[in-house]
Amino acid sequence: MSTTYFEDSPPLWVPTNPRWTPSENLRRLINYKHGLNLKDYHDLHKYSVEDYAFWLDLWEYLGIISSVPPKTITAEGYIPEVPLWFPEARLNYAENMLARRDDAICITAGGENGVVIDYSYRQLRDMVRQMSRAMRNYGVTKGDRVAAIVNNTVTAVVICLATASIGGIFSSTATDMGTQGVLDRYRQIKPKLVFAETEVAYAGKHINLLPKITEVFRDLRNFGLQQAITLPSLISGKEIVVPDSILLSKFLAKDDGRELIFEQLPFNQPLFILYSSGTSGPPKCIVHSAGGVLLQGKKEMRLHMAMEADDTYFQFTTTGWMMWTFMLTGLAAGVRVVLYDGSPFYPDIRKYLKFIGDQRVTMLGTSPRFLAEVQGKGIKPLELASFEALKTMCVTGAVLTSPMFRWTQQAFGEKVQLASTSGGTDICTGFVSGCSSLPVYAGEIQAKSLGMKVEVWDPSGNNIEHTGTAGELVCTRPHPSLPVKFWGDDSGAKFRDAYYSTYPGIWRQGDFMVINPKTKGLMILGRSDGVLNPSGVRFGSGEIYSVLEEFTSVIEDSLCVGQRRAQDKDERVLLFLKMREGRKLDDKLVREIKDAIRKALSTRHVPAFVLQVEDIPYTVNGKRIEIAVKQIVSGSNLKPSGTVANPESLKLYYKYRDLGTPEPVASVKAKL
Ligand SMILES: CC(=O)CC(=O)O
Repeated sequence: MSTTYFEDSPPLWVPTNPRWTPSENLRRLINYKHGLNLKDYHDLHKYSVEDYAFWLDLWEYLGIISSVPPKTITAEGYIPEVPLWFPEARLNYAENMLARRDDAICITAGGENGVVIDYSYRQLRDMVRQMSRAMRNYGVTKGDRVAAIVNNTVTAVVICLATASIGGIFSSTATDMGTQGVLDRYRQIKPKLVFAETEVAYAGKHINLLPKITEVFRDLRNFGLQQAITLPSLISGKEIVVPDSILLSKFLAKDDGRELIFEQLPFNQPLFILYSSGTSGPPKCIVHSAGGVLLQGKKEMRLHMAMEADDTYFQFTTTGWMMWTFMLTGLAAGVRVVLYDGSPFYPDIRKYLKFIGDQRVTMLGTSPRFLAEVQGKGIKPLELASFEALKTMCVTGAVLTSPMFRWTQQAFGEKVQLASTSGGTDICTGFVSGCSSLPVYAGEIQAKSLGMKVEVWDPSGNNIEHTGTAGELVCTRPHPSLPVKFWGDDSGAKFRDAYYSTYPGIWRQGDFMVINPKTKGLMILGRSDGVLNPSGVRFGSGEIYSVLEEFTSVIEDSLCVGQRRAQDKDERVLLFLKMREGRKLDDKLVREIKDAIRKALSTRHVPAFVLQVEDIPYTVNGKRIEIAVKQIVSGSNLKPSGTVANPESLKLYYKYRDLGTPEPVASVKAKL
């Protein structure tokens, strides 16, 4: 059965000057340099994935700062799938972030408490210098891990860049991560230093972190921790003494006043450790290289999001999501980065939107979940602020469905380019992204990112991208931000198993995707492990969520999973709905939802059961947890990991293992 994923409708947005965009400039430069005749973005992309020389072109175009320039592009790596990039080059990530030394504002720090503070490049550099000197005097050297349990503040940025200046490896978790979640991560990477907040505010509540961090510090002493450092309260500004640790002021007193030194390191020098969001079992510790994060991040900023030195980038993220590390690289592009500490919903989502407008943000990084919340509350952003500076919205974290594209376009203004993006923690960048010289079509991500050889494969490993059929997102060629390795997996066995086992030697991302043969736009339809497969019809949960957007005034959230129990011959689809306050799911609404799905998709997409639940499980990074629920309703028992933001919610799903046979719905039967 074939499904039509694409609307044959005019673009939502077209570039005003498609020939004078950064990617067009790069295309012309490459034509000139190599005597080529690349005609458009698609030709440029083809070149970028066929010739590794592209990465050298990009290095030059982006003005990457290095003490030893690159010569050879790749050499043999520790496993065949992961080459060593630019082996001769020497550089420092932090030096690239702090290239500007003037009084221009590079960071604006705001938050739910309403306090806004600007920091110039000069100030930031001095803060990093002081922190870096103190770290060195506490014995931090190349390769040491520095971990943090911190909010999204300038202090977090300073700790990160100071670590990078020395060649240390930085890893952070948000302060809402539970003790076990923090320990599951930091016991594995054995940090030499740990920085932690002591008191924070979220959604107006004061949160005392002392019990958690005391336990974490005590435990990590058995895993190589040499010094724990506590940060002043983010509520009162007061320093709080915690056993077995020192205050930040005491730590910084070790600054000897000497200059900031940027260690000159190989491109592949580990910079960040991020964590897989597995919802059971210990997280995988994904090590990313300084050069890979820098080159890919700056590419996204400058070429895909078309940001320039006068731009302002606001990304809503905690320090535990890869988007935080991605956002930091904005500094290398010379943009002003706006940090936000706290809940967007407190004291009021309107105030938050107004803050973004008032800051004259030019690139807003947000998620479909946030947009759905704004829509569901009936808020009209343009009535709160003009958003006249806003040029681009980078939307990621989940599928941005077609109705949501339309709503967002109308809600933030027709001149805004909606750059839906997908990639993730595993590559610390995007596989598919925005492009300021191509139109935006509702529901479609504009283009494959430069240098990323993305294809759609069927289960037998055939490339089906030109057929308009959905399949696995694969990346058939290495790129510089492949993880260096998983921490503690020196043979690479776990690493290969995670990405290269389905199609030997080929990276499988785990996303279910389709490409529009006409526009070349891309649609992610959900996680491929969560693909729904009733009666052999494969489709993504995103298709169902897209239909539910008609119902946002009554439905707050939803989760769609397949159920396949030992006793079942076939898989069936369960749709769970969390209703808005005061609303109840009744038979009439169930019928309306099923009808809407049948009409928009097909009879075979209609869920066997539509059920009301109290809560939908999410990861700490705001992603719906489908796989764990699928396993629970299919009969497995799960012990949630620290990655689940609301672990209690998983318990709500055990009772659905015993669902009987669904009522036959007359119209469903008739159409089958
Ligand atoms: C770029 C991304 O893909 C971010 C995410 O969803 O984790």
